[in-house]
Amino acid sequence: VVGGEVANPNSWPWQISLQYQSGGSFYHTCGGTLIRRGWVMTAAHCVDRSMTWRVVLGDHDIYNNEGKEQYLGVSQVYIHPNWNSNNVAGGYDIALLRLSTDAVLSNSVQLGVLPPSGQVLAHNNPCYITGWGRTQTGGNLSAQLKQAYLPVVDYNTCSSYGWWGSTVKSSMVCAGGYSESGCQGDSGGPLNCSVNGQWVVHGVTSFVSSLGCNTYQKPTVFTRVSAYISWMNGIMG
Ligand SMILES: CC(C)C[C@H](NC(=O)C(F)(F)F)C(=O)N[N@@+](C)(CC(=O)Nc1ccc(C(C)C)cc1)Cc1ccccc1
Repeated sequence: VVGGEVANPNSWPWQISLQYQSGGSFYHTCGGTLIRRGWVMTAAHCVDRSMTWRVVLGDHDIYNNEGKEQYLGVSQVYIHPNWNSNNVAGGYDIALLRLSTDAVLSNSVQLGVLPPSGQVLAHNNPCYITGWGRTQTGGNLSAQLKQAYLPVVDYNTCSSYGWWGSTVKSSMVCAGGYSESGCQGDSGGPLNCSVNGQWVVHGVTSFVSSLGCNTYQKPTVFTRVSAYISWMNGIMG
């Protein structure tokens, strides 16, 4: 996350850290959202190579154990069947992870609320991106979870000339595009939007401009969760 601030610990209790094993250690690579006690939603581009994954719940500082973390294995990865890693612009950048054991819910570990199928938010709807991704283009990951205010940019604006043009599809949500943005390592994490006074996870962080994470008029682009509700229900039952 470029800009914004460090979040209050566990104030986004559905945010998870997706980590891969290398040698004897695990490393943060993406964010995700706990959507059922046994299920995590993330980006397809995070899991389209097979690794040994683990999900960390209740985390704040990814480099220190502060006592509220739960470390769970991943028993199955379900990538959207239409995802094409050679065509990120095509959309479908969404995947579900079946956890090896169910999460234990607490003040620090809660389920994210998903939108109703088809819901599209208006321009400037208030949202926050959260994640441990790079804090500057080419910079380092953040040790502590960060948040940044990223208001919705409607499809009409986001797909116009000078913005993302036809790269952005209506199955995506744009947000930000000024000084704050997502960056590498935020992929797969939630776009948390305030709808009728409740936080709703409306986006899965998908891509930013290759020219730089916080590039003017290239808002962070998210998979629009409300376009995939029926697919997810079909998988999770
Ligand atoms: C793996 C790609 C497909 C998605 C990856 N996503 C992220 O980093 C995210 F924003 F989600 F946290 C990304 O943007 N990766 N970049 C490598 C940029 C990138 O690949 N962006 C991109 C943009 C558009 C498209 C398609 C839609 C034309 C593909 C990739 C990050 C970056 C940004 C600035 C400087 C250096 C690196």
